[in-house]
Parts: sequence; C-alpha cells; structure tokens
Amino acid sequence: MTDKKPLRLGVNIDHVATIRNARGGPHPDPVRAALLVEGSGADGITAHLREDRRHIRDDDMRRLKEEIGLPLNFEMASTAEMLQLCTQVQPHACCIVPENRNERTTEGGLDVAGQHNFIAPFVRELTDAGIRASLFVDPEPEQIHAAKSAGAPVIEIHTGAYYEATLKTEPALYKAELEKIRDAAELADSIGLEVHAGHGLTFLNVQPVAAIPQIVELNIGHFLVGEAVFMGLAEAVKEMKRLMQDARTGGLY
Ligand SMILES: CC(=O)[C@@H](O)[C@H](O)COP(=O)(O)O
Ligand SMILES: NCC(=O)COP(=O)(O)O
Repeated sequence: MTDKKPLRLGVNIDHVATIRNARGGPHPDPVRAALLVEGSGADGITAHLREDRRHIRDDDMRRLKEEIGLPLNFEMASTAEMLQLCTQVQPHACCIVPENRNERTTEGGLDVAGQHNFIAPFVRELTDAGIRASLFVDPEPEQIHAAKSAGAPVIEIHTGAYYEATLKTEPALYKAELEKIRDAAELADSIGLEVHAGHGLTFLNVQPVAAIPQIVELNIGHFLVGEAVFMGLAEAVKEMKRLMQDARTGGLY
C-alpha cells in the first residue's frame, strides 16, 4: 500500500515526571503538560509506567485518563501487576514493552517470537478488556510475524538503533537502519498490522521515518521535553508536527 495515510503524533510525557520526581514535589505536573500538548496539535498522549516508577506513577495514569481528551497510550511491561492497573485505567491503547530495571532506557524490542505462549494470552486479556494492544518490536521480520500471530492489531517499531546510528558520522549506518524500518513497516502493513514507530526521534532524524507511508503514528518524548527547555513545549510539539507533515505530504525522501 502506498496511499498517504495521515500520520499522528503521540507525545510521551514521561520525562516531565522525571523532572518532577527530582525534587519530590508536584511540579512540573505531567498531566498539565499533557493538556498543553493537547492544545498544541498532538494526536495522543503516551506514558510509560515503569515497574520502578522512576517517572510516571500510578496516580498520573489515572489522572491522565480522567483529565485529558486525547487518546491515552499506556506503555508497560507484561506483568500481572501492570495488566491489573491498565484494565482499571482503561486507556485507549496499551503498548507492551520489554523492561529491565538496570537499563537507562528501553534497550530493545519485545521478543514476541520467543515468548509467544506468554504474550498471546496477555494480548487477549487486553483485547477482552476493550484495550487496543500494541507490541514494541525491533524491525525484524520474525518479530513482526510473531506479533501478528499473537493477535496484536498494532506494532510499534523500536527506532532506537536508527537513533544511535544517526549519532555516528558514517551515513551508511543510519541508512541501513532506516531500510530495516522501511522493510518492517511494509511487511507489517501487508499482513494487516497497524504500524507505529518511536524511540529517540528528534527534529533532525524524524523526517525519513515520517515519510514511510505505512507508519500512521510516531511516539516521541525525551527530545520534546528536552527541547521544551529552549523553545517551550507547545512550540516544540508544533514544530515536530510540522516536520512530520512536511515529510509525509511533501514527497521528501
Ligand atoms: C518504550 C519507550 O521507548 C519509551 O517509553 C521510553 O522507554 C520512555 O523513556 P525511558 O526509557 O527513558 O523510561
Ligand atoms: N515508544 C516510544 C516513546 O514513547 C518515546 O520514546 P522517546 O522519544 O522518549 O525516546
């Protein structure tokens, strides 16, 4: 499929909570940030409730669901505790991500192929609760086929390796990573999966990913919250959306 589908921006507000938690008080409030983002052209809010609660906390998730108007994408590990919380909060969508307490950030995609017998029932529980399940996977054909057979309607392609490659001086490295994302998006779309992508996207690297026609949602957080220090969160969100739309509609790449 090569039709130009609309491309949504989901803003991940985790790191507003990181700054709040640095002092232990209520400021800055991630729900207030979500409301600002909502008024700045974003299409959704993403928040990752980590098992160690290093940024977003349970009550943030509840308040996000109650106070924002945009669809809420609840990112979490596939644990019984998280499943219970997620089904209580009833977000629009839930993205299952791998989690390791010692990692600085999400290091790789979910091994759906290796954990099919565990992931498939987990996806079913979310689906039965009326929540759209998404699996955060590396751009590898084996994982994409496994996501389909696990019953997930959506995948989110982990763009972290692409981000890392864009930091290197050798263009062949990021081009190779971009090619993997393109191929993965095409494969996923061809077998009926909705395709999202995210992790490490910035003003400088977003456009080649935004131009991939099968991708319908990008989830972006750390860079936007960081850039808010310089240009404000509303302006950062507007600029990201503008870059995404230009890449999508302008025939770039
Ligand atoms: C799954 C993902 O890519 C994001 O949720 C990201 O993990 C959030 O930030 P941290 O990894 O820094 O918690
Ligand atoms: N799922 C990716 C996400 O929500 C945001 O990742 P990042 O932009 O904070 O790296």
